[in-house]
Amino acid sequence: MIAKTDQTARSALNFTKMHGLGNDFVVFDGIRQRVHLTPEQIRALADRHFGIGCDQILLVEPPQSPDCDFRYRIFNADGGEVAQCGNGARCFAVFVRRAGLSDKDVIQVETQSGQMQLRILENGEVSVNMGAPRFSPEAIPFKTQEEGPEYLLEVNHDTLRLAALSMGNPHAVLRVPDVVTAPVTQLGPQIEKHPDFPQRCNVGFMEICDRSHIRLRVWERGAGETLACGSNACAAVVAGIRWGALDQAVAVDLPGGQLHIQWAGPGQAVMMTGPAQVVFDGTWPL
Ligand SMILES: N[C@@H](CCC[C@H](N)C(=O)O)C(=O)O
Repeated sequence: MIAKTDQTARSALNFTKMHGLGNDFVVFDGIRQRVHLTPEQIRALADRHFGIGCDQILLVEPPQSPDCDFRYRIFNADGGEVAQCGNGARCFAVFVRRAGLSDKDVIQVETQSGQMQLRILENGEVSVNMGAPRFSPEAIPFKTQEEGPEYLLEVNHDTLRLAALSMGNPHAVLRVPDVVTAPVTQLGPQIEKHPDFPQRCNVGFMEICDRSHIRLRVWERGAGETLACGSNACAAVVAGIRWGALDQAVAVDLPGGQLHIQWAGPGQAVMMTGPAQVVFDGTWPL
């Protein structure tokens, strides 16, 4: 007789694979099923050869605040929980509507870094109020004596000029002459882990084409180079506006497609608009 395995005793989680401009996610409904993943399980699930493969894992949970519809949790492929993900926010809105968890066009969510509003548009795209950028070195966090629109950072005996700011998560933005040849995979990890960014950072390499159009590649904290990063697109546009090089509405071309970003200036929220796609539904055995 073949010994009975313990398959029946095992549990499994339903998920949806999604992407926002090729920045890809595994999304779990943590309302209808209990989802508790260890950092090891997250790394296994995000692995592109032995797992499902993704840049981030998104988790829908009940809100803690009565003002919100959901709690929006985000985990990088390296297993770490983080406070913000712009492309993920658009996928989150489409996920909760498709799963029948909400019938609203405007969804209020809470994250580790505050509340966000997600608006599903008639054309199926999602517009996200990403909140106001923060520039104080403590908020980013970034080690510097004085706050400024630009900083000098020593990397490998070179001095780099960059912007540092928080979009709820930490970002560095460098201006480059050509995004295609920019040293994203060489400098990205060094800036991500630079000791002046004590919580590490996401690193954007921005080519300014004209006052309303940039090209951007991003080395993401905890995920490596991705095809798009919504929060870094916001950070790049804010940095470019502060440098006097960009207007208030900017089209951002990323390797995975285009985002539209608007920012009216200090104290104002950054608005990000773009698509969100479902790829497939599946079950992950635990
Ligand atoms: N892809 C995201 C950002 C995800 C989190 C980021 N890697 C971090 O560690 O802060 C986006 O679209 O914003």
